[in-house]
Amino acid sequence: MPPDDDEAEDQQQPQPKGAHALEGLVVGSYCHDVLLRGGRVVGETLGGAAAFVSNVLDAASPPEAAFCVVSKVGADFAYASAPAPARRPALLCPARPTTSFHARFSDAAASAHAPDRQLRRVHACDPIYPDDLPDRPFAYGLAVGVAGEVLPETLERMIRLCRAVLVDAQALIRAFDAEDGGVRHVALEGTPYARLLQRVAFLKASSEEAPYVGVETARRRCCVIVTEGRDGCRLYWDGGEARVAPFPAVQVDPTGAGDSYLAGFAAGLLWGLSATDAALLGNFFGAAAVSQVGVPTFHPKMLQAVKRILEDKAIPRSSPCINGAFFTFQRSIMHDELHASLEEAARLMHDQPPPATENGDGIHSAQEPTSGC
Ligand SMILES: Nc1ncnc2c1ncn2[C@@H]1O[C@H](COP(=O)(O)OP(=O)(O)OP(=O)(O)O)[C@@H](O)[C@H]1O
Ligand SMILES: O[C@H]1[C@H](O)[C@@H](O)[C@H](O)[C@@H](O)[C@H]1O
Repeated sequence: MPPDDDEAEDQQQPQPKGAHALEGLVVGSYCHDVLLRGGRVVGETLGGAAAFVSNVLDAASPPEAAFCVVSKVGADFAYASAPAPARRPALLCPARPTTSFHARFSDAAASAHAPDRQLRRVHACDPIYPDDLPDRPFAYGLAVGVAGEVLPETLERMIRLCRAVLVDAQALIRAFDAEDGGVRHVALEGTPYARLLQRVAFLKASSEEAPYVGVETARRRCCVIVTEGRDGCRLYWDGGEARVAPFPAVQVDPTGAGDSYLAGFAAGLLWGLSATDAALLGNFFGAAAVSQVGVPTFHPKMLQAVKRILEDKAIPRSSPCINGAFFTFQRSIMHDELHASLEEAARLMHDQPPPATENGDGIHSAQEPTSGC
């Protein structure tokens, strides 16, 4: 198919050079997450895919890979003075409250693919408009909205600015009940985002979202990743697919698993891994996310071990690999070895207990809202 005018323009875009040749653009708002069980509040945490994503990119990107976050919050934002990731300043919308979700957990033992929580959007901050994005080229972009804030025209602008865009399906297919904010999904094909898919590099969906994405149609336009909770994930591209094994985890809070997965995956690409190998890093950080409440804290020894593994295993990054033209999808010959080394590193996570307080509900309060609200 010949490129349309927009695509031709994209292909002529100047390549970022110098220290920030691997700079990324993360678009999606921070939010307040309230966790409920049996009608009782059992945790209040910083949320929003952008928060989980920046946490993992900070931890796992190659040293030369910087990124910036475009996020919106209201004057009530409770984590403005929290340490990373929210220290990356959000755009303040004084007239609107911070986006906020109530997540109601059921007591029933969740199967790997059953919805583990009922989500309700309680407040929505302003959308992120195309003009809110910095006007410069980026090596890659992550569209990680939670409440419909990444507008179609904003995604389109990301595609123009970034050499490769990775999208979380939750940014595209969520709809919100007008009465109670209940979150449901709509078919991607019926949304204005569908026509942009062929200019997206990777689209990630959870197994709950996958039927709304339409994997068989979408994989002809971009690589589709379906995350399967404790079973790991599968990648589908035009002409092939792969299953990628998970890492063991004791799940205390599933929130942010998909976000942490996507950032781990992007970091893997930045280190020069193939998509199927990078998915191991996605699974690794997804597993790390579910073992803590809210945005997880990683043990420094674990991170050192992960970086050593990546320095050792990843191919030299003389030219940025995160570039639509140069993705390789297949697993490499060192895939199993990489999994074994990361599994070893994951054990270091438990060298000392994470900074969380057990509250008897299987959900731990790792982060209290800080002052500054
Ligand atoms: N219980 C678990 N044990 C090990 N790994 C897990 C577990 N849950 C999630 N993961 C990892 O995290 C990835 C993403 O999880 P999942 O498929 O549940 O995403 P999600 O439903 O989008 O999460 P969320 O919406 O809560 O952010 C999985 O592919 C897997 O690698
Ligand atoms: O903080 C969480 C997280 O970002 C999840 O990925 C998203 O599904 C929820 O809506 C949000 O509250």
